[in-house]
Amino acid sequence: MADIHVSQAVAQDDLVIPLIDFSAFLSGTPAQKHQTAQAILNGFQTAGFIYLSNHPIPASTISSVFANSAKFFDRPQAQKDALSWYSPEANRGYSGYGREKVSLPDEDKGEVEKLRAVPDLKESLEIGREGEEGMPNMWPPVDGDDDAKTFKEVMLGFHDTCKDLHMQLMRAIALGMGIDESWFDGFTDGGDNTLRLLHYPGVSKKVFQRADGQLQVRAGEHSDYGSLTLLFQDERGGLQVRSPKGTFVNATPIPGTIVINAGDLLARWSNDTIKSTKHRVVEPPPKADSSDAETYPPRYSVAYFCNPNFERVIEALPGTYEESGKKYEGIRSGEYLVKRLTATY
Ligand SMILES: O=C(O)CCC(=O)C(=O)O
Ligand SMILES: [Fe+2]
Repeated sequence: MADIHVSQAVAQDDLVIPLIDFSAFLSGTPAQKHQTAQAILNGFQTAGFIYLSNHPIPASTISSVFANSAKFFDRPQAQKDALSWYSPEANRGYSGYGREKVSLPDEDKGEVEKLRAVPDLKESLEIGREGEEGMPNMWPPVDGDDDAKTFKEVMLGFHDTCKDLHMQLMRAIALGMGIDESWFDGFTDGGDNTLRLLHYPGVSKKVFQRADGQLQVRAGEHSDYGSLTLLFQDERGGLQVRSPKGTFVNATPIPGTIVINAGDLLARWSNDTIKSTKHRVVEPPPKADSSDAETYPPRYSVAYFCNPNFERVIEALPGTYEESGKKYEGIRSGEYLVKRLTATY
């Protein structure tokens, strides 16, 4: 057997997140491609998360996205507030501190009120597919503002780049499932995806030691809604993934990798053979918090939320229901997402 490169990025409390070399899928032999596809699918079926190395997105592209994101969040608050997130249907625009509230699947509704008591310490900008009728992206005005022009160019370019990676990853999942490699192409070519820039501001360490005993977090426990999320994180740390034992395990940043997780709609689509695993962002782990400083430094991350084309109906994939039956009714992708977002904001 031709060997491929799979190691363990995280292994704790029965949570094993594989680190997978994607180059063997893109340019390996047919056997290597197949094994890589199986490793990717297996990661989503067991942990719900993978780390991807040797992916096709250049490091310089990612640096530029982070640099432009930081510049955006540096803008005066009034400028950002003028770009406010305006509807679940559009899911575009800026959310200030405390605006978005996480939403959990129906069975966990009782948890929501508890989580809402403590707002997240983050701000974000959501950027959708450009040119969607009646759903404009909320760009800082470009007239006479070169930074704003660059920002728009860089983010639109990145949107397309990530869309391509989503298509490749869904091809890997198809191949891993033993269905035609191009099976998902007609579900991923629309690019109905959302690029979310995230800024967790630097805060006093005291903020995390609440007198009322409530857990203060940077982003509350949640699962993502769509098919896959591509997560680019800086070196700060703080992302945690829930293990099968119910503990939260650090998903430590590994330079050059993308953390990819399956969302609720992909879990549903796979008749729950793929897992959408809960995760959250807390303060950086002790060793990374640079000494006895009074504050934790800011953290930046970039999440690209992928969705099946909004007009497509999502129902159990071939090979996932023949024995157990279909657990869910078909639902249109866009309808599912709007329902989830409506409960979130
Ligand atoms: O910032 C992160 O690392 C995670 C963000 C996240 O999970 C989300 O926005 O859904
Ligand atoms: Fe998330």
